[in-house]
Order: sequence, then C-alpha cells, then structure tokens
Amino acid sequence: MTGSDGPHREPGSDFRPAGPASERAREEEERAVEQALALVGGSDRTGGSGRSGGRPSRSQDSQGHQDPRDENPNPGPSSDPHARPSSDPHARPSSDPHARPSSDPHVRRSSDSASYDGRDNAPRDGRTAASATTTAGTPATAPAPGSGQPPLPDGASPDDPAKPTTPPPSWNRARAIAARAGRGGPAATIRLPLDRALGHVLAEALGALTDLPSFDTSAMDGWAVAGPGPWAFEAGAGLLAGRGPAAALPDDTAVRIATGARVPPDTTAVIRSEHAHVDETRALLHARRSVVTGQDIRPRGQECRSGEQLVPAGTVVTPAVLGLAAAAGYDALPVVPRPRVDVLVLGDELLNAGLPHDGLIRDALGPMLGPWLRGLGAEVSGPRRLGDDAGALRSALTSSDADLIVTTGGTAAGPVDHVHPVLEALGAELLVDGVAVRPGHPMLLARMSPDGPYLVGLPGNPLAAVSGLLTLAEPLLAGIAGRPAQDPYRALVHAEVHGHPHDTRLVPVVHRPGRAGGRDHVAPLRYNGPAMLRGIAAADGLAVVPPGGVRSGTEVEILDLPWAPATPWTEGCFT
Ligand SMILES: Nc1nc2c(c(=O)[nH]1)N[C@H]1C(S)=C(S)[C@@H](COP(=O)(O)OP(=O)(O)OC[C@H]3O[C@@H](n4cnc5c(N)ncnc54)[C@H](O)[C@@H]3O)O[C@H]1N2
Ligand code: MOO
Repeated sequence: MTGSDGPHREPGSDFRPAGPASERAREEEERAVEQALALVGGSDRTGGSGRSGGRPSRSQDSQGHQDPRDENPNPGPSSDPHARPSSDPHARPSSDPHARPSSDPHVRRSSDSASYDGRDNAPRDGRTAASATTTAGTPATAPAPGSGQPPLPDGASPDDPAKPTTPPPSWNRARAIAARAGRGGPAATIRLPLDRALGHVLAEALGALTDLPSFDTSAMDGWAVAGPGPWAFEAGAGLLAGRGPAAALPDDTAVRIATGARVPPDTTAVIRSEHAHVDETRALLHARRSVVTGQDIRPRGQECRSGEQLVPAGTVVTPAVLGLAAAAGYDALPVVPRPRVDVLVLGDELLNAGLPHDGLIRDALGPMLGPWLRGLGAEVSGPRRLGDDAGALRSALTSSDADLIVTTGGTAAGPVDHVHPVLEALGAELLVDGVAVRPGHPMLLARMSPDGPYLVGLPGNPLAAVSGLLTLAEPLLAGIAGRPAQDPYRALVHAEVHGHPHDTRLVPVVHRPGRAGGRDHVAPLRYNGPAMLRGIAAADGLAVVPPGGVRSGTEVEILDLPWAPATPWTEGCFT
C-alpha cells in the first residue's frame, strides 16, 4: 500500500454523487443524526465531521463464497429478524425485510407491554412494539407471525399504504450517528504518568517545557574548535555528555568532545574524529577537509523553543509521542480517559474451551472482542458469558458502570433473542436499530438512559459481529476517546466484488503490491460468509462495497483493520 502508484487515500470521499441532490441527502442525513441524538440528550461537541459484475451463485459454495443476496432475499414478513409483532391489530406486513410500520420515530413508547417479563425464555413473539424505537429509521413493528395478512408493497406502511416505511440507515449514516453520539459527552481529562499513557488520546496540545536541545550540543564524537586552525589542544582533556558547562574555548584551540556534550562557548565548529588529523608530537590538530562554521553543532532550540506546540490535542499517544514528551520535559500527560467497555456474550450454545460437541460451539467472539476493543483504545472488562438468560442480561445492563456495553448475539427475533425486549423493558433509547449493511444488518446502538452507558448490540454471527464492531463501536469509541474515527480511503480492487441489491457489503480484503509494473491493489478474500472468520483472519482491510458491487479494475473504499499490513499466510484465501 505504499508507493506513488498505490491506493491513494481520499479521506473525505464517499459514494455520494456531487451536486444539489447529494447536498440534500447530506442535509437529510444530518437532520436524522440530530434527531437521533436529541433523543438521548447528545450534542456534537466538535461541530461534526464526516465524512458488478457477473452473476453470483445463489448460495455459499464449497469455497466459502457467499452470495450477498442470500442474506436478504426479501424474505417476507416472518423471516425478518427485525420483525416485531405489532400492537396494532390492523397492522399488515411489509415485503421489505427492513420495513417497520410507521410510527413517529421520535415518540418513545411506553414499556408496559408483556414483551419482557424478566424471566428466561420470555416469549419473543409475545412482545409488542412498545419499545425504545427511534430515529435512525427502523421503528419496529411487523405483523404478528401467522397473521395471514398479505404483505404490503415496498414503501407502504401498514397504517397507511401510501405512506412510505422508513428503511434502516445506510452504513455511512449509521457510522455518522455513532460517531456523533460518542462526541456528545463532556470531555474529561486525567493526567497519567508516561508509562501508563500509551494508547490514550491527548486532551490538550503538548507544548514543549524546554528548548530542544536545551543547550548547544555536539552532534559527533570529535573536536570542538575555535578559529580557522590548525588548533592547539591539551592532551588528555575532553568534554563528555552529561557534564556541566565548559569554559569558553580560546581562539586557535581545540578540545576533544563526545556526542551529546555541551559545546563550549566560542566554539566555531565540531570536527568529526575521522575528519581530523592529530599531530601528537606538536599537540596540533589539523582538519582533513574544509570546516564550515557551525558544522556538527546542534544549536539550542533547533527542534523547538520552550512553549512551542509539539503535537495537537487529539493525538494518540504512540511510543514516539511518549519519547517526544519525555524529551520535552513531561513526566505525565493530560489525556482523555479510556472508554470503559463491558463485553457480554449471549448464547446457551457457547463453549469456553474444547471442541464443539452435541450442537454446542466455541465462543469465537469473547476471545476476539476484548483485544479488538483494546486496540480501539478501550479499557475492557469481561467477556461475561450470560447464556440466553434475559434476567441475567437485564441485571448486567442495569449494574454496568461502563461507558459502553457490547453484547453479542440475541439481536434478532428468535425465541431466545432477548436484546430488544430487555432494552424495551429498561426504557433504553434506540439510536440505530438495524443498518443497511451485510453482514451484520441486525446490529443496533442504544443508550440505556440519557446519562447512562451506550449499548452496541452485535449480531451473533462472527463476521456480522465484526461488521457491527467497525460500523458502530469504532466510531462511537473514537468519539468518546476524543480521536478521529477512521475514514475509509479508496483502493484499486483486482477482482469483481458482488454487491447486495440495496445494502452496503463489507468484504475482507488484503493489500497486494503491484508486480511487473502493475499497481498496488486490494484483493477480496473468500470465506467471507457472516458466520466465518477465516477470511477476516487473513485480511488487512474491509472493502466497503456499495449496492450493486464493484468491477475489477475500479476503486473501492477500504477500512483498515488494526493489524494492517497484510499477514504472510493469506494465500489460501484468495478468490
Ligand atoms: N428468520 C431470519 N433469521 C435470521 C436472519 C433473518 O434475516 N431472518 N438473519 C440472520 C442474521 S444475518 C444474523 S446476523 C443473525 C443475528 O442473530 P442474533 O444476533 O440474534 O444472533 P444469534 O441468533 O444469537 O446467533 C447467530 C449465530 O451466531 C452464532 N453465535 C452467536 N454467538 C456466537 C459467539 N460468541 N461465537 C460464535 N458463534 C456465535 C450462533 O450460534 C448462531 O449460529 O440472525 C440470523 N437469523
Ligand atoms: O448477515 Mo447477518 O447480517 O449479520 O450475518
């Protein structure tokens, strides 16, 4: 991904067409974001920023290729994981799997329904629409399963067939909502000693506490000389680093000097040892080449003057920043506290160790999410494995003092999918309830209360969970931690990547150097089905594939994975 021919980053770019229509779309998106945040009392601290191919097979083949259409084949009312029973007896289904009957998304509905009774296995189907339904476009109701009512045409609502239903937010809009929600809170500052500051974000600009260098210093081992030479010197005398000030150097004299030693006043230049000829018998030093005034002297303040800004607020404290801060006189740094994240893993079918057996499978998300979230700058507790126990989920949510709770699984409408009913019962506000992205469309973002933690509900399918992590958790955490969210950039893609008919697809890719005059590019990886991690484990990025797909030889947006660049063992995964 390096080199002038390589994929170039265009931080502000997206797929919106230019012109007034895109301007309108942007304004609408902004409005929707504002509405979402108004519900939880969030505001934008910083003012906001943002920024086909051949016919695919209909199902996943033996190589792990996934037909994007399989994940949303317009399944009809009962197969929509978002489908919620309606409290409206006249409610009729929509044929859009995302369609939720209209209701004012700004109305926070009461939670006095029988949707959640705090017991395990609370009947999902008995849930009404009383809920934390909100803005981002996915108010939730669907026909009661088995109601036998015919689906409405796309765009029609059950209450008013002429009234369009609200689709789930686009991938870009969902990310914007999450980012702005994260930026909505007050920015706290703590001072941390250097050895604990790594990975935090600077809450304030770092100003130098001293000139750097703080004194004129020798850049080389050699001789400090005064005047044009040759120079007399005193055998055995010399200046070392770490010593106090030396006496001024008289004209036509030289003194041995070590790299880093203070240069004596009146020094003209430093001559490197290898460029000097020492006449021991006459105690005279000669230069082997011409001497330029000031050579190999680092003057005081060359790198910075005291008070000068070294790095701005918002900079992530890297090892290099730690080194710079130490050099500039800091013992501790003003940083934004790491966002605290609780990870709750849901699912009775999950094993913590050993081989899958008897229908049980290994928990793939618990081991993955902690390190990934830490990589995003969070302080992570857990994972806590709660099984499919609505009561346990409820008490974990109410007792958390984290900034963000991440749950895995249980986001859909299966019999033991407790996330929505528990959020409803607790009166949480849904900022995002489903996103037009594959995999991961049932992902959600909620706020437990106006001052309470956020909750990101990741779908249980492992790659869908990764999608939710990068779509909602990453921008939210970046906002809370005071760092910029990752901007996708564009890269050439060497293969056709099928798109979903109307949703964004996130596809694992790996960066490849251009060979034989070819350009650097990304190659999509197979084993990219929602339940698979094999592709993402070999990837260094995710291609953001717009509806309709991308053709080979064109550019696609890329989100880097934290461990980019590529791992060497990618080969088996190429499409
Ligand atoms: N009728 C429909 N059913 C489903 C649809 C749909 O459109 N209609 N969408 C599917 C999609 S897509 C997803 S994603 C899931 C989301 O469901 P949940 O978030 O409720 O996830 P679960 O049902 O709990 O689990 C789904 C799947 O993932 C496995 N899983 C869960 N947790 C883990 C873990 N920690 N490690 C490894 N694997 C995990 C779980 O066993 C299931 O196989 O809904 C679909 N259903
Ligand atoms: O495709 Mo599902 O959306 O997340 O696995």
